[in-house]
Amino acid sequence: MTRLLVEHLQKSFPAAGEPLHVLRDICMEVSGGQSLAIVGPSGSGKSTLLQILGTLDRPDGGTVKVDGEDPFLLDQQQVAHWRNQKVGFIFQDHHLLPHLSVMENVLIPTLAGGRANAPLIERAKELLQAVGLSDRVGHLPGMLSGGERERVAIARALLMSPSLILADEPTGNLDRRTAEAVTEVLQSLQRDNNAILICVTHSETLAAAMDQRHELLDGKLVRS
Ligand SMILES: Nc1ncnc2c1ncn2[C@@H]1O[C@H](COP(=O)(O)OP(=O)(O)OP(=O)(O)O)[C@@H](O)[C@H]1O
Repeated sequence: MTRLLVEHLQKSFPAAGEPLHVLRDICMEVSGGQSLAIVGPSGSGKSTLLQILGTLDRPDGGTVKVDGEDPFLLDQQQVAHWRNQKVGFIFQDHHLLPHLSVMENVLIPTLAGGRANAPLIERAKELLQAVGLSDRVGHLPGMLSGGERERVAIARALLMSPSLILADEPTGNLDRRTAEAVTEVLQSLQRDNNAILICVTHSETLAAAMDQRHELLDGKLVRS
C-alpha cells in the first residue's frame, strides 16, 4: 500500500530583511486510501506545502518519501517521470488547455511519454464516464460549466492512476451543491484507486469530508 512520510520539512523564501520561514517543521504520515485536508490562514504556506509534495518546488530541509523513495534525490529527468507516474494535480482554476477537447485534455499526461495507447484512451473514457461527462468528450473547456471543468481536471489527474492526488482548492469556485458533487466524485475515485488524497482548502465542508483535518499554523501541521 502507498505510504507518504514527511519528516521535518522546511521551506523559506527570501524577503526584504529576514527570510520568510513558511514551513518550519512539517511532519505527516498518510497511507493509501486515506484523505487529508490541510486548512489554515491565507499565506500560512498550504500551497507551498502542496507544491513541495508534488515536487514542483524543493524543500530547504527535511524529507518526503513516497513508498520509501525520496523524489528529491532523483535527477531532473527521473523526477519528471516520477511526478508523471505518481502524482495527480488538481488546481482550483483547473489549468485546462482551451483549444483542446475534453478528451484531449484528459490525455495530456500521456504527452510526456508520447504514448496515448489504447488502454489509456480506454481509461480516459472510463474516467470521463465516472465523472459524468461521457457526452462532453468533444467539447472545448469554454463550452463547459465550472463544475464540469473541475471534473475534467479530476479525470485528467487520475489518468495515470497516481498514488498521490494533490488538490489545491478543488471546489473553491463552485456553488455548494456542485462542490459537494465534485467532492463526492473525487473521493470515490480516490478510494477506488486506493490513492492518498490531500486537499488544501478554506472550505469547512470539503475539510469535513476528508478522513483527517490538519491545520497549518506557524509553519507546523496540527491535527485538528
Ligand atoms: N516563490 C515565492 N517567493 C517568495 N515568497 C513566496 C513564494 N511563494 C509563496 N511565497 C510566500 O509564502 C507564503 C505562503 O504562501 P502560500 O501560497 O503557500 O500560502 P497559502 O496558505 O496557500 O495561502 P492562500 O490560502 O491565500 O492560498 C506567502 O506569504 C507568500 O507570499
